[in-house]
Amino acid sequence: MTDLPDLINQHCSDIPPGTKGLVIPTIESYLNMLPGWDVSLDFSSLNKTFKFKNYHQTLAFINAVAWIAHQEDHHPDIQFGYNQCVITLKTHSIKGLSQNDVIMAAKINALFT
Ligand SMILES: C[C@H](O)[C@H](O)[C@H]1CNC2=NC(N)=NC(=O)C2=N1
Repeated sequence: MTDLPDLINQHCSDIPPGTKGLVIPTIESYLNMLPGWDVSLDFSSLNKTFKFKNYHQTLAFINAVAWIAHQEDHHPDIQFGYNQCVITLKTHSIKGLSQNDVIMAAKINALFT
């Protein structure tokens, strides 16, 4: 566990298959620091819906997320429409949640501060 400023400054790292994912109490503690993010019922992904005024703002946000994903080499699923976007974070190599997912959620939330 770490606090929010530390989380924002951490970087994603390689998570080899077989690595233990985050345990449920750790996920829940992190969610308290990450407004708007929910965990899926099977605790395998983090999800947040973002609302915007128009398509331009939605795409600007998606580009910012894509930039972070490229820098961190950790890539969320992104679904979007005219004025909203759903981000889904999961670590493919372990089919579940790792520290990388909470780091990404913190960095994405920090786009709005
Ligand atoms: C080789 C490369 O670092 C890996 O394939 C990365 C790329 N981006 C990734 N993104 C996500 N969401 N999960 C991963 O396990 C993952 N692995």
